[in-house]
Amino acid sequence: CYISRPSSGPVPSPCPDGRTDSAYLLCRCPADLHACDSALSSGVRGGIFTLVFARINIRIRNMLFRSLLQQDIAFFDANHTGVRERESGTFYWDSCGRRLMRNVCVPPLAPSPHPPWLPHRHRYLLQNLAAQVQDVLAKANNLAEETISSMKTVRSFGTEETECREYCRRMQDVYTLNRKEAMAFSFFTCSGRVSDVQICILYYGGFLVIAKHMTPGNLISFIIYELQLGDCLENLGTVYTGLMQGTGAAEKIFQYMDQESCGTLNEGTLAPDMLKGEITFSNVSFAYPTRPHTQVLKVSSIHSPGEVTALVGPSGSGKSSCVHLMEHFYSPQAGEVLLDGLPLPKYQSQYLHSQVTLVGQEPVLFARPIHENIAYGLADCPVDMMVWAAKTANAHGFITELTDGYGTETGEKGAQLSGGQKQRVAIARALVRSPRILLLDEATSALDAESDHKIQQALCSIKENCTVLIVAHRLSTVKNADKIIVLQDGTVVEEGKHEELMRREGLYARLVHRQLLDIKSGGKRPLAEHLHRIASERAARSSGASEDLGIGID
Ligand SMILES: Nc1ncnc2c1ncn2[C@@H]1O[C@H](COP(=O)(O)OP(=O)(O)OP(=O)(O)O)[C@@H](O)[C@H]1O
Repeated sequence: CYISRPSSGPVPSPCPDGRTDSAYLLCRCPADLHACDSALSSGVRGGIFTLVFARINIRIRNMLFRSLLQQDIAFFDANHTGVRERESGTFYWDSCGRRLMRNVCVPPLAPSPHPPWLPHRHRYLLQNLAAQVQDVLAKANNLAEETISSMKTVRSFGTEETECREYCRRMQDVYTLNRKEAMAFSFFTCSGRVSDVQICILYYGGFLVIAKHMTPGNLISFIIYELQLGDCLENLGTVYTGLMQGTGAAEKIFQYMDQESCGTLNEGTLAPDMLKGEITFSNVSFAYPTRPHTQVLKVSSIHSPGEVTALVGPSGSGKSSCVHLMEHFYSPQAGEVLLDGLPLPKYQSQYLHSQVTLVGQEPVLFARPIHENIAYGLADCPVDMMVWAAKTANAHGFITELTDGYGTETGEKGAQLSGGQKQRVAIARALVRSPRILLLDEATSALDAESDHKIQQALCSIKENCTVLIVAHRLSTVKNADKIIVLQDGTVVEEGKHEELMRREGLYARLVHRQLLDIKSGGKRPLAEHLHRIASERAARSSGASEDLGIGID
């Protein structure tokens, strides 16, 4: 517009050379036409950009979430949950993308004002800084999430202040990096300004005006044009900086999206109508991916032929690890886990998990009504089926006593239910799917003896159609199992029925005797021993001060 406008005098009318381009039209009615065009185009542009970037944003988030859900369980062992913070990298793309699109539309008339080495160095620096910020932020976020979701533990240990200090420390780390980012940003933006170019234009333009090679009007028009162009270039600099920040943040996102699962997501195709429910461990050797050098299981054969099998053993002996392998959360380094004689990876993933259902040590309920928790993941679950599952899990009674019955909200992670109630809802959730194999990993540990007994009886009634594998410490839970497998340090040391194992007087018999002894002493024996030890230590330290203070073992 400025260039095509005559340098002085009124705008000729009509257009002398018959042009009707927008530049000339703008010269004719600069105020209203320009405003009209500008408002219209920026409105359309804003609308289109909003739509385009909302779509990109949603697409990236969907892809990221999908790829996260397809990762192996080992991935979640190794990575913190600060992913959401990292995900925010998409916002950089959003805002920078808009500005980039807006500013690249100016004609590239001026040479780049940046020294050639600068963009590369900056790109590296900014990407690096942004990636560091995302990592540190993720750590801070992780701490906040962990603390808030474990508020009872934090309160009971009185560690609120410690946690706050730790969070502040992590946020301080974020701030330190932010400061570096801000300095890099300022430096880059400042170095991108075109002040040197403006001085040259003024100097050379002035020279041309004095020499009458150019009119003052033309020079001013050119300077105004150049200012506008400079603005756009400056914006491009800002966009470039933002893009580099976004690239650093997006690196993690694309890394997650590109990450292939290590094979625990089944690509098999088997989905037979009938399963016998036989699980076999054949020469399995297993270490967790996060601790590849610590062998957790070395099992030459575990055979669970159906009915009820119990896995027992001291803490850390590998019982839950067996369950994890049966659910195909992890793959063994050597050997195979077979279902009905075929390796687990040969089965279709959805099929496998609909047939093999797990109730874990600390079952997690979702912040939804009870009926949605029971029917979790089932598109169409008949009410009578849900009630049957709840009755079998001995949950129907307490659910119907709640004011809203099956519609009662359970709160975040089931916080509005007791530990035992949560476990019973979780068992109902597993039963409602009519699994062929039910894995109960300490699934009734929070229940009183009577509730546990009722569930055991109910499980006996369904064992015709379902293989049940129980991991438990409580004698009453395992004693009636058709087969008991005893693990120690990741290997099977005994196998058989309760009476058989008791006669053998091995590890199982020792565990049972110890438990019976504890029951006789009402669970007080270990506590009394512990208190006695503490009192003796104190007495030794303060040479009789405990007597003065009246501290006694009783
Ligand atoms: N996700 C994991 N990553 C690394 N090591 C693990 C993981 N889970 C368990 N382990 C280790 O594997 C070993 C066996 O653990 P596992 O949970 O199978 O024992 P367990 O017999 O079920 O114990 P408990 O009776 O206390 O539940 C332990 O030494 C434990 O530290």
